[in-house]
Amino acid sequence: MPTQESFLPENRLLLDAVSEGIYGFDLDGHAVFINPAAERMTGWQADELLGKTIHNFHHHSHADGSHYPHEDCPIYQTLKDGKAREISDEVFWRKDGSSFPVHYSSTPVWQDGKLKGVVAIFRDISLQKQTEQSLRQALEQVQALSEQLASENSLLQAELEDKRGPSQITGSSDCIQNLQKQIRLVANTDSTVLIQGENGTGKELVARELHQLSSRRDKPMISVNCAAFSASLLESELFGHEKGAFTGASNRRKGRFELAHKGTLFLDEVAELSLEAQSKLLRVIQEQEFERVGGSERIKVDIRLIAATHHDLQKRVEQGLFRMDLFYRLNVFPLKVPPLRQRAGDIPELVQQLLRSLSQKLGKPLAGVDAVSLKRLQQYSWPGNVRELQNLLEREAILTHQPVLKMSSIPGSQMPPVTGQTLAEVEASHILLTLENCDWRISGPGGVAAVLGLPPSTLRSRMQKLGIRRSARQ
Ligand SMILES: Nc1ncnc2c1ncn2[C@@H]1O[C@H](COP(=O)(O)OP(=O)(O)OP(=O)(O)O)[C@@H](O)[C@H]1O
Repeated sequence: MPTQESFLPENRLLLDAVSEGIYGFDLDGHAVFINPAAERMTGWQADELLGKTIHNFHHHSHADGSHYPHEDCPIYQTLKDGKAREISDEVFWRKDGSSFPVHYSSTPVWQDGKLKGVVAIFRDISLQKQTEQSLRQALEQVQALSEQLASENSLLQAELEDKRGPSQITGSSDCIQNLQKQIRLVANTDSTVLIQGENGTGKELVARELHQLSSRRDKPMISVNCAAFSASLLESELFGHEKGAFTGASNRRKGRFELAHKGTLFLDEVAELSLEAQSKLLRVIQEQEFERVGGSERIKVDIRLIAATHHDLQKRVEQGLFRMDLFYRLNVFPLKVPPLRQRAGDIPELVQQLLRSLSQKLGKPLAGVDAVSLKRLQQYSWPGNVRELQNLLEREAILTHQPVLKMSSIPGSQMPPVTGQTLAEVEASHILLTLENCDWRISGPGGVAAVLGLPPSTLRSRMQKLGIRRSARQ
């Protein structure tokens, strides 16, 4: 039997002092030395093991209790091929039958170019494993909580938005009344609605009204702006993703389809969907089922779909930019929101309603706009529709110190001519604009009559005929 001394480090003291367990093996796999730390860790004394195949004492079984033949043991493999190994997912067994997780290395010992044996150095990593385990558990708890919080947050926000009270669609023009009638007809069905209209006409307002009047009003309406996400992000936004589905997906996340379960899903700017996203959406609408990105579980949802766009979707179909089958799926009940220029009669009512909100928002009294401004507001073509009106009023309201706004920045003069006006209306607005520009000076050099190339008396009689009068405040 080779002795310890055959390949024992010269400094025996060192071997005894280290806290790692150390076993030496000869070429037959028999123990040739065992240090005190190894004895302490395993409970096996050196004289019980020396000269024996000690695998059968401290390494006979895997952690699950299944047999671990010594030929499979990395220490024995090092004895065969002379290659060093490092292992940290096994256990060593104590004399009392218990086991502990271990990290060990098996290092070949060479002498004069010949393999003489192997040294195995090991340490008990129970504490490290326990710490890892509790860290993993804590992390899982944090992840579950953060996922739950994210879902609840989305729901709460959606609910908060839904509590904005009764209809805010202001206007008594025929086209708005007709729109309201159609909304009431379709709201309480589960039919998909496609809302079309220019930017700022109130499409989102219509979607909210549909949801509020439906039996789903107690569930959330979840909105997605399809233009706000790249094609790949949109997919995970709509359908959610599993943990690890892509780089950065550190948690499982529910998509908007799942969040809208039992409620309404509002797809704003739907024309902006990529063709790929359109195919996926079509499949979900057909099957009412989908999978999260990176997942295989089929998720069934019950949602009412409302889509909106400022594009002519039919035209986008003809241009090959929008799938025809999806168009028909969405266009079950089409609603058209009219542009503001087609309902100038609603402007006084809208101004009052918008000023009421602004007054609250800015904390100052805002009673209305003066008559001339109102007239000019009604003559403007409003390419940005109600949103533009809202912004213009807000700007004026911030600048003013009076409760009645005298609109200084109506962009009327720079705008293209308003369509659908009579000749008399165009004439009136042109005279009015010139009067404003000339500070209502009718005659004399630089006066309105001179600018318009009319005798002052003719101008006065035109103004009378057209009902143009300077209001008391001017
Ligand atoms: N009829 C209306 N009565 C009162 N406010 C309105 C009306 N229409 C629109 N608004 C207001 O105008 C703003 C723009 O409306 P909304 O966002 O619904 O328009 P949109 O058509 O969805 O716009 P976009 O196409 O840009 O998404 C909102 O603040 C909305 O409250």
